[in-house]
Amino acid sequence: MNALDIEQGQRPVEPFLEVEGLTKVYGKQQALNGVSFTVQAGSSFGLLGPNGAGKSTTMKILTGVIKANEGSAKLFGKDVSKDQSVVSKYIGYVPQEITLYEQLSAYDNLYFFGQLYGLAGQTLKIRIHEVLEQTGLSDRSKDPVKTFSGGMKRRINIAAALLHRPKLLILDEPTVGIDPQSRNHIFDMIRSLNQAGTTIIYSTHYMEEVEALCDEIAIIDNGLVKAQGGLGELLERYGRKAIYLEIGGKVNPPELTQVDQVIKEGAGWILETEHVSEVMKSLLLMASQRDWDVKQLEIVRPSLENVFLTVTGTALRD
Ligand SMILES: Nc1ncnc2c1ncn2[C@@H]1O[C@H](COP(=O)(O)OP(=O)(O)OP(=O)(O)O)[C@@H](O)[C@H]1O
Repeated sequence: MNALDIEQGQRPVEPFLEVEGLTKVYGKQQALNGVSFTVQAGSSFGLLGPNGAGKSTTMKILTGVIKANEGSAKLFGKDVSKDQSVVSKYIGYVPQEITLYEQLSAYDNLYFFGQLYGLAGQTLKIRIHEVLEQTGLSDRSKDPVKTFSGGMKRRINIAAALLHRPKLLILDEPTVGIDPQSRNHIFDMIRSLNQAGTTIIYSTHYMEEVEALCDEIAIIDNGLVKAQGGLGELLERYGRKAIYLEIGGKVNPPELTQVDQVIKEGAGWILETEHVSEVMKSLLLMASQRDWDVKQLEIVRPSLENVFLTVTGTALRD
């Protein structure tokens, strides 16, 4: 707390979840190299990274499934590896692999998982009814899970993680391999849970998912968080500022001192610059003076894709 806070009687905002320097080695494989990030209460936090970046390992550590070699994860200031009750009380975890009893009905699966969370009797029955409503599967509650599509199984999986009303819901790539209808349903569910106050951590390798769902994004690669911020902040800080120019005929790319780099792309060039409007003016002038046959001249909008490229040095491909 600084002097100003004390003077004004304000309390500093404590992070809801604070992850500091997590490392994890599996045999000879270094999966995490010092993962750090913070999550504020009520946010919808996206962990974006390619396959093998360390997302699942991070989530397993947060939920106490495995232990880190070094570092800590603190929820409400309590270390999750030392206080398992914090995890079981406040966290709902939807792992990457769907874990359900195929022969049992959706209702019976939820009954089983509810008991694991310490719920029983009428309270459990009411909660099962509520989470089935939330996931849109009330009418299938008596059917065995083996008759469900992948997307429906995933929804039951999420329902199970919601039974004890967690304050933090952690979802590990929940839309991989599911149908668009279930995907939209899951998105709507996550949005309404978040609006009702549940903090979300959502891992994915799909950029459009974090763009659609998350107000805070951490980019993870090679077991390290390379950048964290809101989408606007990341675009501003790391997004490529550039102009795309395509000229008909055999013309060399224009040389302008304010252009940092010229990259061939398609039939034209990407001109990277911090001075977009000045460079645009110069290009328009050159176009008329040199009588260019301009096919395309436009500002390149910064995207999460080029943020990823700037931050990690590689493209994030599906
Ligand atoms: N049980 C394990 N034994 C050995 N290596 C593992 C194990 N689990 C993960 N790894 C390795 O650790 C690294 C990080 O894996 P992790 O599953 O955390 O990444 P991820 O970002 O979740 O990717 P994915 O989407 O493919 O699951 C990878 O190189 C992976 O092969």
